[in-house]
Amino acid sequence: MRVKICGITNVTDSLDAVKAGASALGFVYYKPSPRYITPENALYIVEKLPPFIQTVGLFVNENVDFINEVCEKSKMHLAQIIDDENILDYTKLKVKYIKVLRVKNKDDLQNLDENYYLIDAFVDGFGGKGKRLCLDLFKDINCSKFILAGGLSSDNLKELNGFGFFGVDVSSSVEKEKGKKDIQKMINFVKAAYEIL
Ligand SMILES: O=C(O)c1ccccc1N[C@@H]1O[C@H](COP(=O)(O)O)[C@@H](O)[C@H]1O
Repeated sequence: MRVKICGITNVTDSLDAVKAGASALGFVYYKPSPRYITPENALYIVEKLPPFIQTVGLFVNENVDFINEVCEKSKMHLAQIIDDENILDYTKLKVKYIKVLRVKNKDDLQNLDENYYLIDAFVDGFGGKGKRLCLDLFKDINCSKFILAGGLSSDNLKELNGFGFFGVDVSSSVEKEKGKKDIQKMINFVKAAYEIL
């Protein structure tokens, strides 16, 4: 099980997330978000991280040049891309990426290609709002290339037993306030994630 903690805005939270056992840290490059970070501030954090931690830049309906520039400037390993209109020319991206599927119903999970996907609940105004997907949607579906997000917390992760998700992604339930993480909540979350069967 891989665990990404999203919405990192400061060095303390980044190092606490690593101590808690997160394998990836998310940086939100979406200005309306309370977790928005500039590429300069993200780079300041990234340069203080230990090895073997993946950095993920989250982009919402941005263009290729912007994504390439920000990822290069802030040393992101991966771009997490919300591209609602499906208009991005992915061949021009210079960074590895994962597409976000904002799921409304089971049809959205059908006929996907062989790539990994980050699966989030569809919410107005985008993510990080703690909205959950009904797990019934995933019955009889191969989830081994899905990273699940949306309203996950240490209290509900055991409900993922048996689905075989590749990883989980969390933001709001491990915060003490919007944009600030809580170390104990992160520890509880990662521990519960590693106990998923
Ligand atoms: O975190 C944000 O502010 C955000 C803004 C815009 C798009 C996505 C955002 N976060 C992502 O939302 C999901 C679910 O988060 P939560 O655990 O339900 O709060 C997660 O992938 C975040 O990366």
